[in-house]
Amino acid sequence: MTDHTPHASLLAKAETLVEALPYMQLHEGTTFVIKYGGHAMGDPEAARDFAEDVVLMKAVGINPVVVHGGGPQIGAMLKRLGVESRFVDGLRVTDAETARIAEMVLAGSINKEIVGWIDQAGGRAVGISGRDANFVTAEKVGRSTPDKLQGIERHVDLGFVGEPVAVDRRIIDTLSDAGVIPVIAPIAHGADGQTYNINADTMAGAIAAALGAKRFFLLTDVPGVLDKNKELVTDLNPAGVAALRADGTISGGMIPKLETCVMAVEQGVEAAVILDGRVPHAMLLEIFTKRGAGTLVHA
Ligand SMILES: Nc1ncnc2c1ncn2[C@@H]1O[C@H](COP(=O)(O)OP(=O)(O)O)[C@@H](O)[C@H]1O
Ligand SMILES: CC(=O)N[C@@H](CCC(=O)OP(=O)(O)O)C(=O)O
Repeated sequence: MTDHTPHASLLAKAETLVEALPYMQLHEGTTFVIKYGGHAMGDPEAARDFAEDVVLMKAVGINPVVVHGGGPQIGAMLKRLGVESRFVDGLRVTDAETARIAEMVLAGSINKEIVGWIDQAGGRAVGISGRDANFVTAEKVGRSTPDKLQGIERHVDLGFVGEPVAVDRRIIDTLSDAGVIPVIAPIAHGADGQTYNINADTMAGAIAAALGAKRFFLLTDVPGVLDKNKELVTDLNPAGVAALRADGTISGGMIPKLETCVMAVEQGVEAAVILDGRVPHAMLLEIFTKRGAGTLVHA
C-alpha cells in the first residue's frame, strides 16, 4: 500500500500557508508603504528577497508602494568625486553640486535598479520621483542645533534639503489600480521651482500619511530601535520616541526615521515598523506570520 502521509517539511510548508490566510484576508485591498533604505539594499540576495516580498504582497491583494533611499550610495559617489559629506541630525547638507549628484544617484541609478529587481521577480514596477507629475511639493527645511558653548540655539542652513508639504496621491492610485508597483525616489520640486533632496524616511512618511497606509515599513540595517543596553525596543508610542530623543539614545539616521514614524501614525497610519532589511523575507515574516520582529510605532 502507498503511504500518502506528506513529508514533515512539506506539512510545515502547508501549515505556514494556512497561518498566512487570516493575514491575507485582513490586509486585502490595503496600502503598505515600504521605505527601502540604502543600507538595507547592499546585498544582491537580500535585494532579490525584498523584490519577491513586494511582488507576493501585490499578488495577494495588498498595494505596496516603495520609497527608497540611497544615502551610502550618494556618499560613495561624492567621495569618488572628491566632495565631502556632512550631516546634521541625519540630514545631508546639500549644496547645488551635491543636489545634482543626489538626484542622479537616487532617481537615475538606484530607482531603476529596484524597478529591475521587482520586474525580475515577476512584478510590474514603475519608477518615479516626487518631480514626476509634480506629485510631491517640497519646501526648504532648516535645522536649529544647540550651541553648548554659548547656550543658544543656532540656525544651520542645510542648503537644498526639502521636506514634503503636499502629496497629490492621484498618480500613485492610478499606478496601483493598474496593477503596477510604484517605486519612488526622494526628490521633489518646491513651489519656488527648486529641486530638493529629501531624506527618504521623511518622503516615505509623508506618502504613507497621504495614502492612509495601513502599514509603514522602514527597512534598515539594524534589528530596530536599540536601547542604551543595545536591546531591541519592540513597542514605542510618540511619548516613548520623545524620551529616547531627549536622553540621546537615538542619533544620526534614527532621528528622521522615528520623527517620520510619529508623524505618520499621528496622521492616521495604523502602525509603522522599523525592520532589519538584511533578514531574508523580513516583510513576509512581519505580515503573514505571528513572528513579528523589529520596533512597532503606534499612536
Ligand atoms: N538607538 C538606536 N537604535 C538603532 N540604530 C540607531 C540608534 N541610534 C542611531 N542609530 C543608527 O541609525 C542607523 C539607521 O539609520 P540610517 O543610517 O539612516 O539607515 P537607512 O539608510 O536604512 O535609512 C543605524 O545603522 C544606526 O547606526
Ligand atoms: C536630505 C538627505 O539627507 N537626503 C538623503 C536622501 C537619501 C536617503 O535618505 O537615503 P537612506 O534612506 O539610505 O539614508 C541623502 O542625501 O542621503
